[in-house]
Amino acid sequence: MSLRWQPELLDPAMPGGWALVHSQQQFLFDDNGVLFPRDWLRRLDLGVVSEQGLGYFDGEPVFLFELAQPEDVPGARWQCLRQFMLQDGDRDLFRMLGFAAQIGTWAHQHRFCGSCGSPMQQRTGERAMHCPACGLHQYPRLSPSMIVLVTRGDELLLARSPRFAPGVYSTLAGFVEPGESLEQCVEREVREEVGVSIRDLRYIGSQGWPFPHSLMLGFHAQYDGGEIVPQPEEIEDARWFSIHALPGLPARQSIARYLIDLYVASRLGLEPPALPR
Ligand SMILES: NC(=O)C1=CN([C@@H]2O[C@H](COP(=O)(O)OP(=O)(O)OC[C@H]3O[C@@H](n4cnc5c(N)ncnc54)[C@H](O)[C@@H]3O)[C@@H](O)[C@H]2O)C=CC1
Ligand SMILES: [Mg+2]
Ligand SMILES: [Zn+2]
Repeated sequence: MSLRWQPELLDPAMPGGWALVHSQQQFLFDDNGVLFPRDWLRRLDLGVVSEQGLGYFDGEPVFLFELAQPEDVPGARWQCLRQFMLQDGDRDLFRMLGFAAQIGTWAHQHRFCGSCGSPMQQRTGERAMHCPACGLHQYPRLSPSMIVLVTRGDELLLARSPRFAPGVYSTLAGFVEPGESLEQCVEREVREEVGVSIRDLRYIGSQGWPFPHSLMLGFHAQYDGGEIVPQPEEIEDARWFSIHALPGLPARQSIARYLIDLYVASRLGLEPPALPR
């Protein structure tokens, strides 16, 4: 793995450094990019709800200014995290922004104790919020989610959600529920979303996914039985596609795409793709 981006718990009391400005899954940027001199940003008097020390980019300390809402800054604009991902450029930059978005959103949403309502404080020495009144600790939130490619020989079961870009089909995904194993989650989600049963579930790999705080656990599975019945509202359409006639597919940086490309490569005897990180 590359070393350009290294997350680390930095003390915001440390002087200088660079800062990202984040609000509602968007980052401020200008012609020089997303990193601004932190002391310069301080003088703008933005509505900062949390400041976090994030880590090192190219060896330079990086902090985060989390704003209550996107504000106008002369000479700068706001862009969605998803747009930065789709630009297909710098993976390390996207990993840093994905991390920053998750930490910023979490800090913003845990300013008050969910148990007693008192203002929370940032802990020193670990990335956590702490309630001085009742002692509650809150750590950054992660939601395990499974993602699975269901196959039948040279055919892939792909589906589209009404949220997808026109013509794009993808693998099935869903959040793990309390008390369930990953295997049970995969079987349940496949049954709920397309109504078929699966067998020979095989774990392939994982990917942190900052939309909004998922840890994707990726599988391949073989079709076992049943007719496709798309889940109303969630699944607009689902069908079998031949590996020789695939529809529009998800972004290259997604594990969804990797699960598809990996299977197609194995059927065609091609070099396997690399898992996006
Ligand atoms: N990296 C990748 O290749 C892909 C990642 N994903 C991610 O997988 C995750 C799950 O996929 P979906 O099909 O949307 O899930 P899903 O099939 O479980 O349905 C989403 C719905 O589940 C409910 N839900 C249950 N638990 C939730 C939780 N912990 N957080 C938020 N909503 C929860 C909400 O009502 C939400 O609208 C999402 O975060 C999505 O961004 C999905 C597809 C591809
Ligand atoms: Mg789903
Ligand atoms: Zn409390």
